[in-house]
Amino acid sequence: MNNGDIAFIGGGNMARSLIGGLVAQGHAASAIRVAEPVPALRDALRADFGVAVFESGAEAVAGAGTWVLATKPQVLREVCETLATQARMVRPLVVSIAAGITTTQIARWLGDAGLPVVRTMPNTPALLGAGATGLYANAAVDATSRHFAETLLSAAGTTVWIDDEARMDAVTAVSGSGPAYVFLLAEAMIAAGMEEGLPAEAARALALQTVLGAARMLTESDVDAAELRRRVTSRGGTTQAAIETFEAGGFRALVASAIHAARVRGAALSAAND
Ligand SMILES: NC(=O)C1=CN([C@@H]2O[C@H](COP(=O)(O)OP(=O)(O)OC[C@H]3O[C@@H](n4cnc5c(N)ncnc54)[C@H](OP(=O)(O)O)[C@@H]3O)[C@@H](O)[C@H]2O)C=CC1
Ligand SMILES: O=C(O)[C@@H]1CCC=N1
Repeated sequence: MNNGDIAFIGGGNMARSLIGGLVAQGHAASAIRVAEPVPALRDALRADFGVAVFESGAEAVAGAGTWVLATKPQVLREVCETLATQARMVRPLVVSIAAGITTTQIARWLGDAGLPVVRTMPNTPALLGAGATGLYANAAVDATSRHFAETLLSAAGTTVWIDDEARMDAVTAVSGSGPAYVFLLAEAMIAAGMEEGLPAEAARALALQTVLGAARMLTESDVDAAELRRRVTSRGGTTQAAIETFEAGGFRALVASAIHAARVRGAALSAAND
C-alpha cells in the first residue's frame, strides 16, 4: 500500500470488519493505526490483528496519509472538527464509511472544502473478505487516490463505484444494512422450523446451510434469482404453497418499504447531524 499509514477513527463493528479484511489480505498491521475510546475494543484490535491503537484521533492520524472515518454519523462532525488543524496541514485522503454523511459535509467539517473525500458504504461480511462496498469520490480525488481507495475496500470484498452521491443512501439501504435482512430471514426460518417440530440444532444447521447454498447459487451461476426460484418451485408442490403465502402477505412490497425506510433514514442522518 502507498499513501503512508492508514488511520481508522473509530474501532467499532465496521472498522473491525474492514481491518480484519485488510490484515487477512496481507496488509501490514504495523501500518494500520486505530483511534478508539473504548479500552476493551482497543485491546481486542491489538490482540487480534496486531494494529497500533490509540485513545485519541489526533494520535492515530499522526503520519497517516489516509484517514478512514468509522465513527457513528452522530459524532462525525465533532470528530472532524477536532482533526481539522491536522487535516489542513496533511491534506490526507479521507475515506468515510458513515451512513448518510456527505463528502461536502466532511470536507467542510475538516476545514477545507477542497479535501479529497471518498464516501463508501461497506458491509460487515468484509470481515470474511466477502463484503460489498459502494464508493463515491468527490471532485478533489485524483486517479491515484481513487485507485488507492478502491484497493483498500477491495480487501473487504467487491466494490462498485457510484457516480451520483445522492444514490449512496440507496447503496446503504440495499447492501450496507442488507446483511441484517438476511440474518433476520435466517432467524425467522430457524424459529419457524422449531415451531414445525425440528430440534433447535437441526433447524439451525438446515437453515444456515440453505442460506449459504442459495447465496452461492446466486453468485456462482449465470441464472438470475427469479429463475433459480422457479426451479425450486414444483407446480402444486410445497414451495409453491410457501411462495404464494409470501406473495399474499405482501412480501415484495414489505421489502421495498423497508429498503425505502433505510434510504430515507440515511438522508435524514445527513440533515440531523449537520
Ligand atoms: N455496522 C455496519 O454494518 C455498518 C456500519 N457503517 C457505518 O460505520 C460507522 C460505524 O458503525 P459501527 O461500527 O456499527 O459503530 P460502532 O459504534 O460499533 O463503532 C464506532 C466506534 O467509534 C467510537 N468512537 C466514538 N467517538 C469516537 C472518537 N471521537 N474517536 C474515535 N472513536 C470514536 C465508538 O465508541 P463509543 O461506543 O464509546 O461511542 C465506537 O466504538 C457508522 O458511521 C455506520 O454508519 C457502514 C456500513 C455498515
Ligand atoms: O444501521 C446503520 O445505520 C449502519 C449503516 C449500514 C449498516 N449499519
